[in-house]
Formats: sequence, structure tokens, C-alpha cells
Amino acid sequence: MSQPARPYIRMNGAGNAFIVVQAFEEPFHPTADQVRALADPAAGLGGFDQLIGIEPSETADAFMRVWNADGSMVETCGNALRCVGWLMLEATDKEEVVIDTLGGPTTARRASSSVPGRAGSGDPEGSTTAAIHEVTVDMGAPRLDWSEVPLAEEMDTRGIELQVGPIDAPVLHTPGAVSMGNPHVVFFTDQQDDAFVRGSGSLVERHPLFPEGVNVGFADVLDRDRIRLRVWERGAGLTLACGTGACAALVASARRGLTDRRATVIVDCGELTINWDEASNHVFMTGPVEIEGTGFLPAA
Ligand SMILES: N[C@H](CCC[C@H](N)C(=O)O)C(=O)O
Repeated sequence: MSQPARPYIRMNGAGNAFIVVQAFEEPFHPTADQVRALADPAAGLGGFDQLIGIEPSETADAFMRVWNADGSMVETCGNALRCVGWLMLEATDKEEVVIDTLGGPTTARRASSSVPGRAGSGDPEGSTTAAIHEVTVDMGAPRLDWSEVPLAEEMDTRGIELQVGPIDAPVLHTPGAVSMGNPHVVFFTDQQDDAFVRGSGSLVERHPLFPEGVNVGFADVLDRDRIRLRVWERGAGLTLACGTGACAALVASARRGLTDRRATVIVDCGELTINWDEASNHVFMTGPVEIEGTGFLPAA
């Protein structure tokens, strides 16, 4: 008998696109090839940046498994933690939920009541067809030692020895390096057009300095509490938002004295509020969650 079709929820976190599969009752372990096939627009899912599985956990309310569109299974995903956090908050009716990942445990709670999304087609202003919810995730402490990012050799992660472009006039240089459970390098630049981000991001993503690859941030610090950020994501390319990337950009900026410990990170499709709390050393990320629709995965 053929397997019953598997339901999914299509969600986004500030534009970062996810297909979310509930795997509490039945395991969900797609191969890398199957993930890539599902990510292909020909699969009819509309493409995604990450595929997300929600699994049972003995130590948390759920375990979140993350696959990039290229099929790689990775440690964590900040925007998806808000989305899964919202689903678990709704399902458990708890004030906060613990979501474990390969990058460590995190905690999610509602940041405020749902706010109206875009007005429905022809509906009067304020009525909505898509509710947008604000969720705060405690992402835990940033990992700042070179060996935790990880880098291939010992360096000061506040500004590592890496440049892109001609040696005498590099277009990018001396980025910060941070792990939020997954590896990030953050360049400080106002060059953020698609071609530049794609060209240099794809170069750095697989640079030998990053043995596990790296997510490449392009941070334009606008003032002490505002950063404009674009990210070339490891295994997914240029995305509309990157939650762990926003956390890494704030931490890297604060470590260089460019911002305070709290800032609004402006991404292509919205804003994330990032607070690197001094007392706990934890990074808190607040941002939107949108449920776009549901469907069934094509047969394997
Ligand atoms: N591409 C990332 C995973 C997704 C991160 C991003 N979508 C986020 O919201 O944090 C990596 O390979 O580490």
C-alpha cells in the first residue's frame, strides 16, 4: 500500500521561507537528494530556504531539525525557531516552550498579540487573510572562540584575517566571526546589491578558513541601534532574512563598538529586534511569523 501523503505547513519568518513537517507521530528523515528535489520549484511547493521537521524530545517541548535547500542538515535556524515556537505555543497553550536543536536548546514565547497582516483582497483595511505573529526566542549565548565558530586556525574573532578582492584594495576585509549554533562571518559594508552579495557570498561560503562552511553577512551599521543586513546563507544562498545572521551581526557589531547591545536589524522583508543581554549573555531575537498555507508533500 502506498504511503499516505504527508501534510506540511508553509511559513515564513520575516520572509525566510520554510516548509514545516510535523514528525511527532511518524519519523521524517528525507535524504539530501529528496530535500533538494522538494526544494526544486518543479516539486510544486513553491521552493523554500529550509525544510523543517518537528520531532518529539525527552528534554524539550520539541526537537527542530533543519535542512537547507541544498540538502545539508544543519544545526539551527533562527527564523524557523520563531515559526516552530509559534506552533508549539499554540499547541501547548504554554507561556513559553523549549525547542531543542543540533545547535542547542532555545526558548520561545509570544512577544505580543497577533498583529494584522496584509488586508485581505478587497477587505476593508485592518481585516486580514494572513495573521502575522510576533515571537521572541532566547537563542542562548553566542559562541565567540575561533574553535567554536569554527575556524581552521586560531584568530581573534572580533576581526579575522580575511579579505575579498585585490590585496591592495580589498572590497571586503576583517569581518567578525560568531557562532549562534551555526557558523557566521559578518562583513561591515554598505555594498549590498544582489550581484555583490551573490558573488562574494558564494566565494566566502566555502572558503577553507571555514571547515564547516559559513553563512556570510553583509552588515551596514546605520547607527548605534540600527543595522541593515543581507545574508548569503550556507546551503541556501541569498535569502530575504536570516535570524541567526541577525543575531551574529548584532554581536559582531557590538564587539567592535559599532552598536550598543540592542538593535533593530532591517532585513529585506521586515525587521528583527536583537538584544544581547548583558546579565545572561543570551541573545534574544524578536520578529514576525506568518503562516502562508498548508499542503501535502509529493510522494517520495
Ligand atoms: N543556512 C543556515 C541555516 C538557516 C539559518 C537561517 N535561515 C536563520 O534564520 O537562522 C546554515 O546553514 O547554518
